[in-house]
Amino acid sequence: MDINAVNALSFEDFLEIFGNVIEKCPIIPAAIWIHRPFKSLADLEAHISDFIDSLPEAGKEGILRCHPDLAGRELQSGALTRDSQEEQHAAGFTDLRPEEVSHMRSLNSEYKQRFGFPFVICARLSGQRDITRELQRRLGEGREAEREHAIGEVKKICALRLRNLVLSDPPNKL
Ligand SMILES: NC(=O)NC1=NC(=O)NC1=O
Repeated sequence: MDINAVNALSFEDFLEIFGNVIEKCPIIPAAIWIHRPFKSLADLEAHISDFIDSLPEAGKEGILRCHPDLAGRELQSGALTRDSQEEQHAAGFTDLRPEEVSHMRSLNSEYKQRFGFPFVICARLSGQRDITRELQRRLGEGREAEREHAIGEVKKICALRLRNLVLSDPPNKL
């Protein structure tokens, strides 16, 4: 699907396709739809990024809280969105040993206790070992810096989800 096809979508179809580019935050694509026609995929991405940057701290932390923990309850109970399931699988979180799951659980809750929002990272860009190390490193950051860093990771997740949606040809296209 090219950017012209994206621009031709009705609001409903746009939301149907792009509603989860930011995990469980359809308000964000819903809000930026008004800016079409988008010049390019990068332009669409920039409008999403600008909208997120315009939010107050509470809004940014709300976005972070909409993200499921890595190797968390949603993964164990099969309650992840398809996007998150694929991302967590790609990073190796779907086949951890029990002791690795409980290690991630305690790191995630330590992080959440310290910052008040969950640890978020673009899982597709690193493997599970690097991510665990990165979580431990980021535990030492300040809250402000950590919120901005986490929002940066949300934008990376969004960029990969957008590419996956826009650049992948529909399967039935020869
Ligand atoms: N807490 C998280 O970082 N969650 C996730 N990162 C991803 O890339 N996919 C997720 O579900």
